[in-house]
Amino acid sequence: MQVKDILVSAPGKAILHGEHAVVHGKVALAVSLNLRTYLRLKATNTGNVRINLPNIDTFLCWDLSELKEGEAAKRLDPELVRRLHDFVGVTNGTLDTSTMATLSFLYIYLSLFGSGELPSLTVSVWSELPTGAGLGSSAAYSVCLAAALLCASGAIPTPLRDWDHTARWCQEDLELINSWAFQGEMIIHGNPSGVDNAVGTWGGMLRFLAGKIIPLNRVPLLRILLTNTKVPRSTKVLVARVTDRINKFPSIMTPVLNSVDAISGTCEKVLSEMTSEPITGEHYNNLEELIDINQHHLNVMGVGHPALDTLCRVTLARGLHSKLTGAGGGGCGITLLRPETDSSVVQATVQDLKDCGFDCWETSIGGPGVQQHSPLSVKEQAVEVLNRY
Ligand SMILES: Nc1ncnc2c1ncn2[C@@H]1O[C@H](COP(=O)(O)OP(=O)(O)OP(=O)(O)O)[C@@H](O)[C@H]1O
Ligand SMILES: C[C@@](O)(CCO)CC(=O)[O-]
Ligand SMILES: [Mg+2]
Repeated sequence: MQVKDILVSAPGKAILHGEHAVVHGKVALAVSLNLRTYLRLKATNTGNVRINLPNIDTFLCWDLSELKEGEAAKRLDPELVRRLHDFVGVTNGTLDTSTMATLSFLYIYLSLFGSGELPSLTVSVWSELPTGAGLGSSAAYSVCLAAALLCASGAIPTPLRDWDHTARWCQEDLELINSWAFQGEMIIHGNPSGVDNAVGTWGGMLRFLAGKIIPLNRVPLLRILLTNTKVPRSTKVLVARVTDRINKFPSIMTPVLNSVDAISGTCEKVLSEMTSEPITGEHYNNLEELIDINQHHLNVMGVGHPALDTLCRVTLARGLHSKLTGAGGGGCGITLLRPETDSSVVQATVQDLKDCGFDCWETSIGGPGVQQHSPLSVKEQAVEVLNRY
């Protein structure tokens, strides 16, 4: 079976409020970043399937005859997951970076093509996002896999016309991409809420509650500083840790989750006010207070880290407020910059954070969701890396 070549990308995300609580049915507010993951799928006639994942130093190839056929299942198929665990040699159930990425690729590939002839192809992925640092790298990866493999299987069309540089899919196709990306996330995260793959699919800012996605179109432009503490962590482990704590102390943790829910609601209200009335210092004071309160709650949930405490302390010394974003336990934090925050203050803060050994950069938010690209519309660095394979 011959498939069409395709180049796609999907954005990472920052969660403003609601990480972890969203796994337990509370609201999360999340926004896409202008940092993306790029995937190129190339048809081959070598009779094998190859994946090149340079960010995680994973380069694998299987002969088509080695791959057992799976069935296109609507829900995560535990039998296929179990067979894939055996196939890639998972023994004690713990998955390393490379195994998780491999399993989610094989799962989607075999589910989509398993009922027919398996196509010979090479998939190469490169990302601007730090891997496993809270910026939704797993979701951007899963969304790219889902979009490219769904196109290759013919389940959705390739939207790019000859004259386009980039193109997106219709709502129905995006929903299909999102649902397959969610299955990829289930392999990587264990018990994802689906907020990360929703942002990777639709982009922009959205409110997420129990699988329901509401795009927030009226939001002010926010300036955000992203800091990567570079402390490695696994979302799967952290999500399980919070769940254990909730099960152990339900009467203590339930009010915390309810409070986070109220923080998301209050933040949404402040953001909406900021688009309908003149923005005042009071709006920013409120946003900052919400950030501080939520960071305390996240510590109570058990997903803080001394490096994140350092981030909050160092930025507060410059009058700026920070919280972890994503699963925590290390990884990344966000710092809100006020419109009047002078660039000299931002520069001094960035330097302070770099002196702590962190990576730090001011980023814009609200990048588009998953899209198909012509090769000309992709950043030079991405083309350069993907062309190596
Ligand atoms: N560029 C990539 N290439 C291959 N695999 C990737 C890539 N980016 C992420 N992954 C997969 O996703 C895993 C990281 O997922 P994890 O959910 O722990 O972190 P995250 O998505 O960056 O953070 P968060 O879920 O808190 O936003 C990696 O171990 C790897 O399996
Ligand atoms: C920690 C978490 O809430 C966000 C990870 O970005 C997990 C999830 O929602 O799947
Ligand atoms: Mg993730």
